[in-house]
Amino acid sequence: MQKILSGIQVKELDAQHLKLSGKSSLELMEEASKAFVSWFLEQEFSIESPVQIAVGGGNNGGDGLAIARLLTEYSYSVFILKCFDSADKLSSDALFNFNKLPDSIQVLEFVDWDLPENGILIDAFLGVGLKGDLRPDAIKIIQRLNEFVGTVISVDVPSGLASDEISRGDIVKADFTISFAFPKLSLILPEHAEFVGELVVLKIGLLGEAYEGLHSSFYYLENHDIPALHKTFNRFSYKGDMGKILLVGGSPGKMGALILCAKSALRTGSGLVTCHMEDSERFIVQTAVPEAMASWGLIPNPEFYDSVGIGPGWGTENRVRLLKQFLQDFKKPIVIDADGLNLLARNPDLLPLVPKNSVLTPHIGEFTRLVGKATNHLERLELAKRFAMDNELILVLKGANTVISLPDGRQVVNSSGNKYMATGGSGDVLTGMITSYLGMGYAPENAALCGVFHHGMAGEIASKSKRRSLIASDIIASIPDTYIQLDIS
Ligand SMILES: NC(=O)C1=CN([C@@H]2O[C@H](COP(=O)(O)OP(=O)(O)OC[C@H]3O[C@@H](n4cnc5c(N)ncnc54)[C@H](O)[C@@H]3O)[C@@H](O)[C@H]2O)[C@H](O)CC1
Ligand SMILES: [K+]
Repeated sequence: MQKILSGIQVKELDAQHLKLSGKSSLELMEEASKAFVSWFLEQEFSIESPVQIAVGGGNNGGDGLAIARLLTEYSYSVFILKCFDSADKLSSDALFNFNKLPDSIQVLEFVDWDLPENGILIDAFLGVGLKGDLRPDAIKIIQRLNEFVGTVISVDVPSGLASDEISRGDIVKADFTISFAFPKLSLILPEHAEFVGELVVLKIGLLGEAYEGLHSSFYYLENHDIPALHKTFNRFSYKGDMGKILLVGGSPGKMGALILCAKSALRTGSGLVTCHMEDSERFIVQTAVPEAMASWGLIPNPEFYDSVGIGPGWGTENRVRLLKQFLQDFKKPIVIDADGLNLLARNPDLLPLVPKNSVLTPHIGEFTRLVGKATNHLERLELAKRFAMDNELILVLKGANTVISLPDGRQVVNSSGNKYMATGGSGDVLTGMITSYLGMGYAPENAALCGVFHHGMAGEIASKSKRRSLIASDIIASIPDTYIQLDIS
């Protein structure tokens, strides 16, 4: 998996890459700019819309100048907003691209820019080279850029955003942020969502070896990482091989959570799914999910099952004894979600009973109750890391970029998913998927990574035809497509 480095490490990374590849930093800038332009062309922005590029004095500006040249080759009408004092103040790579600008491109002093009503603004003013607080002239430029009402696309990071910490000052509000190689940590923090807009991370041909020796405990989970995480099954596999799983949840009026969980586990590939619920509700489950079995009354001997998922829609009324009994009887890793997490939060003495490497899947509210308050998401991620390491558990902190904290201290940022998935039942679907992979014999870490990635990818696929109409059942219906698209048997 791709390491997520800090902005400061980018310079070392480039230097290592250049040494290993013999390439020049200019070539790297050209590759970054070409990657940006091919993304830009895929968006099919109208040729009629004027493209203005705010260009700063560093290599972020250099990217902008190279992008300007490349876009004119695709007959876009481009002009430069000069956000630097004079050409002799440009970084050497930026100066090179400044001199290479075709004459057809007009360079406008920023002060002479009369804000057009529409079109596209490419923000190549400041990148990861931002140091300290913004200078006053830069604040004015950013404030002016934020008056623009057309489409704003930031190169690498929205100008004014620090690459690895919470920023409060003036920051460009982008519709898209096109970042290179990996998402700088500040791009995945909810506090910055209004500035980052839709995050796109582009590969720019940086050699993997260039990352050697550059420490980070953050990793980025992308589609090319997934096939290697999956188990393969041969033609002699029978339904038992695909795991016998038990899902404990549901309560009068909240049976949907258990049903979504069961359907999701079946679609993920489980062979034998048993739902455990109050006997009064068993008809609902048996009707809704004929492929699943139902059990009620005493919890069946958990040792009979390969994995257990507990909590969706369970409620918390007189469940503590049941949960405690359960944690004492079942020694294999389990998945605990929703009310299972709320019960743990209220009864911390149960936490040590949770089998090692179990997977907990809180959203931020459940996390706060279980682990504690944080003043911001960076702090929350630190708490999550400590919690996972101290309790030897896998903590899936759900959000726009779900982060999986592992017992060894690594934290994995998921790249799949989108805003449409924030809908009731989406979490129940994830619980079913992770429990299913655990039941198939996946290592708990791989069960969590595959569950989170496929869940997000299924949501993306379903969103193409649903957008804000997306409901949790659509995510389940798209699970098969994730296997096809990733070519997982
Ligand atoms: N490996 C990669 O990811 C590549 C990234 N590229 C691009 O390079 C920039 C980083 O370029 P750098 O020259 O280091 O700095 P910036 O252009 O981001 O900023 C320097 C620029 O900003 C001014 N500045 C700095 N601090 C402040 C401040 N507090 N207030 C006002 N102005 C400030 C400074 O004066 C300079 O003018 C990265 O983001 C990518 O876009 C490479 O092109 C390819 C490889
Ligand atoms: K920028």
